Amino acid sequence: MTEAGTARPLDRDAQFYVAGHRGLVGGAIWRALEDSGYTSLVGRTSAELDLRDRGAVFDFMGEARPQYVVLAAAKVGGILANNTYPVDFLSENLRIQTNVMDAALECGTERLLFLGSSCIYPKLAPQPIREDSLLTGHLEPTNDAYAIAKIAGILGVQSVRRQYGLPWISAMPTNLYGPGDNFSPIGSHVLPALIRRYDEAKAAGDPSVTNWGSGAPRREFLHVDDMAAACLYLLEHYDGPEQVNVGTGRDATIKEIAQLVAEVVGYEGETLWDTSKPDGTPQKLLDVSKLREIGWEAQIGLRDGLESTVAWYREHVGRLRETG
Ligand SMILES: NC(=O)C1=CN([C@@H]2O[C@H](COP(=O)(O)OP(=O)(O)OC[C@H]3O[C@@H](n4cnc5c(N)ncnc54)[C@H](OP(=O)(O)O)[C@@H]3O)[C@@H](O)[C@H]2O)C=CC1
Ligand SMILES: C[C@H]1O[C@H](OP(=O)(O)OP(=O)(O)OC[C@H]2O[C@@H](n3cnc4c(=O)[nH]c(N)nc43)[C@H](O)[C@@H]2O)[C@@H](O)[C@@H](O)C1=O
Repeated sequence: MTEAGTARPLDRDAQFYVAGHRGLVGGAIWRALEDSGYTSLVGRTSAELDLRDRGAVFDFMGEARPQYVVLAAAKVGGILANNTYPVDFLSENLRIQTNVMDAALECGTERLLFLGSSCIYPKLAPQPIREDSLLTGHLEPTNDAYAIAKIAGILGVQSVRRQYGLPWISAMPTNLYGPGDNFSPIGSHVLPALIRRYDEAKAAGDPSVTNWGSGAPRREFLHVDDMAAACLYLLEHYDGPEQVNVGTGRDATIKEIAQLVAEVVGYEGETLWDTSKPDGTPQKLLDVSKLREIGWEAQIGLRDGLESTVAWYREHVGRLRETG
């Protein structure tokens, strides 16, 4: 692995394509770019441009010719969706990322940020998980297909750097949450699922709620506005082949997280656990010392982030984006 350097400053008026700009992460990155004065943002919904369609991607990119690309479009879901539809998670993600990267290469995109996920690391990686744990052990089976697609994406970025010398980079976020999340009861990640479950139980006066698994696994959560800020920071300051972990450096058990969500929502009933549902990997806590060395640290505490996300959920409950 060659040494990382410092990135060249970005041109705020250059064409900047955010793939997945209506998603949780892409939406937050779009807002952060606007707030930072980027003037030429380009986005397409999946209905307007299906990134699995290679010809359509090449046509679009050939016309837009973005100087910068953030690849935040992907088939995304929680533990159950990943475990139930591995073909979709592998095939769609491989196609989306390969099409976008190949087209970006052809149209001369100077900088591209690829978003992976902390599930790329081995199931039993030493905690906190360092970047160099990649490919040192077996993956967690509930999301191995998705993880392999993401690992291929990291290799895609490294290969472009090696073969063409372009300063493309990869970021590996921990579990994310925030406004614009997917609150589908089946397809979502744990935090939006818990917010919805506890809020509905409170409104209905239910005496108990049932969460998935044992509640023992440990997870780390980062607010998506922090994630967007980190992406921008990396694009503006980091130029290296190794993926960079993005997290808070703090984790908690799912039981503790559920307790916190119940408190924030104001639910006072009992919490039960359905152990027929998968736990997934026992702990996923990222080592974020590399990101700190580059100069960035998370700002939004979990309780504050949850309070604002619950407020957002309640305001948008009638018109949620739900998939899976
Ligand atoms: N959420 C999380 O906890 C984590 C997310 N990540 C990564 O961050 C990235 C973004 O995830 P997140 O924002 O949460 O996911 P979302 O599901 O919120 O958003 C995904 C976006 O991808 C777009 N998309 C999906 N399929 C296609 C397609 N075939 N053609 C065009 N666009 C498509 C969707 O577009 P549209 O809305 O128009 O349909 C959507 O905007 C992903 O790479 C994910 O792996 C990593 C770790 C954790
Ligand atoms: C971001 C990451 O997301 C996925 O991995 P995961 O970290 O296991 O994510 P999760 O948020 O779905 O679950 C976290 C924990 O929480 C428990 N849990 C309780 N109750 C609910 C619940 O109601 N829904 C969900 N989803 N989980 C629940 C659940 O049993 C598990 O122990 C990957 O597939 C992969 O795609 C990936 O990269």
